[in-house]
Formats: sequence, C-alpha cells, structure tokens
Amino acid sequence: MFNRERIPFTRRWVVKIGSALLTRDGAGLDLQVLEPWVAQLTAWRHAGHDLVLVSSGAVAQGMARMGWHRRPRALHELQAAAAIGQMGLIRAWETCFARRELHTAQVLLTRDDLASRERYLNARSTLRTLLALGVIPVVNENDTVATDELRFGDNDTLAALVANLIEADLLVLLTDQDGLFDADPRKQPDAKLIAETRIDDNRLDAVAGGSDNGLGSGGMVTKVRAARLAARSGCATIIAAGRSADSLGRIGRGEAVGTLLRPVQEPQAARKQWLAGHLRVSGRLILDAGAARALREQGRSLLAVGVKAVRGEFKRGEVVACVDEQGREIARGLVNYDVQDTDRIKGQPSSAFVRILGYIDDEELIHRDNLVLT
Ligand SMILES: Nc1ncnc2c1ncn2[C@@H]1O[C@H](COP(=O)(O)OP(=O)(O)O)[C@@H](O)[C@H]1O
Ligand SMILES: N[C@@H](CCC(=O)OP(=O)(O)O)C(=O)O
Repeated sequence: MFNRERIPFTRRWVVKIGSALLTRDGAGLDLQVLEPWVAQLTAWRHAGHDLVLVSSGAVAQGMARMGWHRRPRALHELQAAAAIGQMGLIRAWETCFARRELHTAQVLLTRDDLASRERYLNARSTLRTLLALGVIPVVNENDTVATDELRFGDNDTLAALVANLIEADLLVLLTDQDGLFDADPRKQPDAKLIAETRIDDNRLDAVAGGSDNGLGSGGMVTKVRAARLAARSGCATIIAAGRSADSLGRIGRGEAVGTLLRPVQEPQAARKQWLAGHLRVSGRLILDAGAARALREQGRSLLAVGVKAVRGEFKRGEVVACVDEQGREIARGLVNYDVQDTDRIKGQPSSAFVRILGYIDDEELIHRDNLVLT
C-alpha cells in the first residue's frame, strides 16, 4: 500500500502550481513568490529525482498585465489573456531556475496532443529526453489554440495526464488551501482537513467543491478527478498548501502535509492495466528466439534487431502484438515506428536506423514501459 513513508523513495514527480498561488491572488507574478518553490524544486532535482512542473497562471498573469479584474468568460478573451500571460510566466520560471543553474523548457499541450497516439508518444519522448538531460519541463495548456471541446480547461487534469504520460510516482497539486477539507473552508471555516484516504473513498465527491477565488478554474472537484486519473497509472496525489514554507521539502521527507490520495493499485499493475485499456491490435511482429526470451524472461524493450517479419498495417504509436516463430503471442505494446519503417529496420541494430531511414526516433522498437506480456 502506498503511504507517506514511501515518498522519500519515489523517483518521478509532477508538481502543479495553481493560478491564485502564482499570481498573488491576481496581483501578478513576482519572482519573490516563485523563489521558494524554485529552491525546493532545485533541491529535489539535485537529490536525483525527476521533476515536471505544471504551471498555471497564464490567464491570471495576462489579466494582471491588462488590468482586468475579472476572469473573462469569452474563449477568445481567455486565449488572448493566456497568450499575454504565458510570456511572463515562462520568463519568470526561466529566470529563477537559471539563477540556480538549471535549464527549463516550455511544453505547451492540448488535449488532442494526448489523445492522438502518435503525438502522445512524441510528447512522451520529448518529456523523457528533457528529464534525462536534467532540464525542468514547465508545462501548461496551449490555451491559444485549444478550442472549447479540446481543452483540458484546468491544469489539474493536464497535470494528471502528464503524470500518466511519464509514469510519475507522485502528483503534487499545490493550491491556496492546506489540502482537501470535508467542506469548502471558504464557506465553512470549521471544515476539517482530510489527511489521507484512498482514491475510491466515496466521500470525496461530496466534499469537493468548485473554485470561488476568481482565478483558478476547477476548485477541489478537478483535483479529486485528477487524482483519480493519476491513479490509473499507479500515481499517488498530494493536495497541499503552496504558501507554507518548504511544503515540497516536507512532502519529500514523508511528513504529514496536506491530503494524500492513495491509488488503489500498485504502480506496476496499474500501469499495465492502463496500457491494456489502450489496446487494439493493428499489426504483428514476428520475433526471433532471442528477442522472445528477452521480452518474456528479462522484461526488456523490443529492439528491431530481434524482429524477423512484420505483418498488418500500423502507424507509430499504435498497438502491435509480438509473437514468437511458432505464432504464439508473447506481448503487446506501442510501436515507435510505422509499418513501412519497421519493415525496413527489422533485423537491424539501432545504429543503422539513420542510414536506412534518414532519422531515428527511438532506439527501441517498443519501449519496455509500453509493453504488456500476454
Ligand atoms: N473541500 C474543499 N477543500 C478545500 N478547498 C475547497 C473544497 N471545496 C472547494 N474548495 C475550493 O477550491 C479552491 C482551490 O481550487 P482552485 O481555485 O481551482 O485553485 P488552483 O488555482 O490552485 O487550482 C479553494 O480556494 C477552495 O475555496
Ligand atoms: N492554462 C491556464 C490554467 C487554467 C487554470 O485556471 O488552472 P488552475 O489555476 O490550476 O485551476 C492558465 O495558465 O491560465
């Protein structure tokens, strides 16, 4: 069972900071407000952990720059505000992290990017590469292009989907309250903090209310929903106060801060099930005996060198079945190359990909994280 004692040993975090926090309740960004988080995130990064930051605040910062006191309702005004504010947001993060000699990267995503299998894989490899380079990705919704139906709308959902995408162990949602209370503390001052519960606790829907601070967009409803989404890949969620001193450091040490929402399943099982939910087989790869053994017995990624033949029609990111020479299915997984390119690189080492294809996307044909033994 996931508990706080495990937190110091978790490897990968997604930390989401809400609009109200970042823009001092709408007054605008201030580097001094960001500093304590940057210090805590830097310490966590230096301790060898992977970090993705999901930063809201583009709209709120745009509003502050334009002198607007109310969050606009019309989508085009929200989009304009986001475009104005995102500049300041990213510059502020970059300036603060650069002072600590950490590079940052701006990653703007729409819902569509994570729904399309190919773009999903591209977003995933970009984020993984940034993490491997020790860079801090700063993610926000690509508000200026997202149409109503395609919007995440709130960054809690976006952060949860990013947690699924990079298989994070912990999603930290920093907000303007100490955590999730048994009623909205803005309306009921005697509300009590829920320190910890499992994500399938059915009290959660009843207690989580919307947002009333005029800056954020989802309130606790979207945070609870986000925690449920994150739990699909075995990721735990902590909702905590962003304004308390050293909140990230304290969370990292396993101290009782905020509300811990535990996933039902262990990460390994949850990840596989989540992947299994995405499965509709588009093609088949026939593996040689060595590759079949590497998958079955050693839990390795599938390399093109172990593929003897390719069947079916598939694009990058679709699901293929891996079968042995006798036609028995071994595994299913998300393939990194389309059928034409897979056919050209089968039997070849990844060092030959550039010569054969003129490019290389991934060294593996199917990464082990995207493989489920069947
Ligand atoms: N049960 C609850 N516990 C705590 N806060 C709640 C609850 N229900 C509703 N809220 C409201 O949710 C708000 C935080 O969500 P939101 O404004 O979306 O923040 P953020 O910008 O950090 O995402 C709080 O200010 C609070 O008024
Ligand atoms: N993409 C939007 C975030 C939407 C939003 O309001 O998020 P949040 O403050 O986390 O509820 C922005 O940057 O303003």
